[in-house]
Amino acid sequence: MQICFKQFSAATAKLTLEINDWQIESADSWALFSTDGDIGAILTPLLMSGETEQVAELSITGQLTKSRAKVVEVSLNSQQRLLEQVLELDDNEHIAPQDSHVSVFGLIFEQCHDQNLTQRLLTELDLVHLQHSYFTQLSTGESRRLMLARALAEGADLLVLDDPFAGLDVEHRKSLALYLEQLSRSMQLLMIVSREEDIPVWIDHVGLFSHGKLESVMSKADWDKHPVIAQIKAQSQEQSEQMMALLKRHRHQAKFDNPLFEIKHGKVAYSDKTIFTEVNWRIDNGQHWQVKGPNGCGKSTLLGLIFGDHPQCYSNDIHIFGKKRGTGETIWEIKKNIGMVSSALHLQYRVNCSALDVIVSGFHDSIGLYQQPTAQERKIASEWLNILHMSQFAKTSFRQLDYGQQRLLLIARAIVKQPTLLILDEPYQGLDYLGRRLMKNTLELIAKEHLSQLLYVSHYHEDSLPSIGRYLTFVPGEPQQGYQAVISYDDGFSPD
Ligand SMILES: Nc1ncnc2c1ncn2[C@@H]1O[C@H](COP(=O)(O)OP(=O)(O)OP(=O)(O)O)[C@@H](O)[C@H]1O
Repeated sequence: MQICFKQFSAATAKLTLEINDWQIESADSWALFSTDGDIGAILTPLLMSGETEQVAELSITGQLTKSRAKVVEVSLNSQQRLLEQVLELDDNEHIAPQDSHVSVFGLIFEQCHDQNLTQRLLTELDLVHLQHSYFTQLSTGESRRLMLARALAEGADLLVLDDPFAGLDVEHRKSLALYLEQLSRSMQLLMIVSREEDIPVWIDHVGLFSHGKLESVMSKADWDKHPVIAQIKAQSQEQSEQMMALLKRHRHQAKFDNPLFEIKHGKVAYSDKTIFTEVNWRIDNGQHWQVKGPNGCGKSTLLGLIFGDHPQCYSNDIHIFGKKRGTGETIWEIKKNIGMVSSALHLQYRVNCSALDVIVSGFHDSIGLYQQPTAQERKIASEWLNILHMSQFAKTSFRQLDYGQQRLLLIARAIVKQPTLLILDEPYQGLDYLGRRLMKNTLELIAKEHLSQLLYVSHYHEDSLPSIGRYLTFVPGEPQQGYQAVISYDDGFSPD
């Protein structure tokens, strides 16, 4: 697909895309790196729209010409839209969950109506073992692979991949990179990425965007020498220190005796498979942990047992904040002392409250805000918005913000009350480069100063936090036992 932008600008209430002069040749694959701002949220609908069609909610000036072609996207936004559709079907039409159209197989098949192609994509994207699972049961990495399979089943001349590696474990990232390389020989690809290492070597050109403006285009070789990364590192460090100062000004933390959490012989199994067994894990004051393992091994499930929203938390031997689970404590007593960021929570946060109220809701452990906040809570939340450079969105509805802005608010919501346990399950998903650096620096400072105990999940080595030296790693066991948990420590960390 040939695409040409001239003196072009498109704006939503939140972001402007500005491109003076950019020509994409139909044979070329591009990677777009955005230092800040979700350019995919504007660019993707523009590329997908028909020749003369205007994109709703965008005010456009300048010229965009495109040759006729089919454009298909894979993005966190499209994943969110699919989830909404699936949930709406479940809510409104009382369709039994066993109906094939919500199974992994059905969701791919409905795009192509071709059994052979569906089977091939299931194999190529390592989804065969999940073909009968329902979309809402999939782990983060599994859902990402399903979204790509659906896009490929649909067939495209140009495939727009917005953050395609987010949520994938190391092995799946490697195999996806190889897969995309092969795909790029038969299909034009445009990837929007927020991590330097996600730009594949085979990409032809890189476009660098800053604040939604195309700053420069360059070859992959020139990109590797570009100084932009060093500049951003300095900026994010400064913002993180402001956040830390804010946290220290309003310092608060509940104190509990050790252990804060303990699970003995932990097990989660469904009728058709066992996820993990024999998990023995104890978290004490002052400890920060990273939970590791491949997609689908049960990391989010285990964290869900701590947070109290997994149905099997009652069938397990769990002590949390000095009480045994199932002895009369309420879920709210537990949640009061936990801050949580995860893809599942992000998907659940489907309410229309304002950006400011999202942060305030962290004090009340609610999705949305149903209690009158105190003046102090509003003040602290405003200060957070200010540091995040989001004060102008204080009254904007959460759902009108783009995915990355929503994610920043949800991280602030988790941190704001300085919980005893801060659960960060792939917290950076959807964040741009600057947002990720900012939050990573902040989390490291929180860990270092022991404002909270961190429980952290990320598939990227570059996300490691120096203050986390304890690991629970899931490794495959016998099929009937599922994954097994191995506890380990960095050199220099004492196992207490
Ligand atoms: N109700 C259910 N029935 C059957 N399997 C389920 C159900 N709910 C979740 N699963 C499966 O449990 C496994 C563990 O999911 P979980 O989200 O904990 O994985 P994860 O380690 O966090 O993965 P990722 O790295 O992709 O985020 C997945 O294979 C998922 O498909």
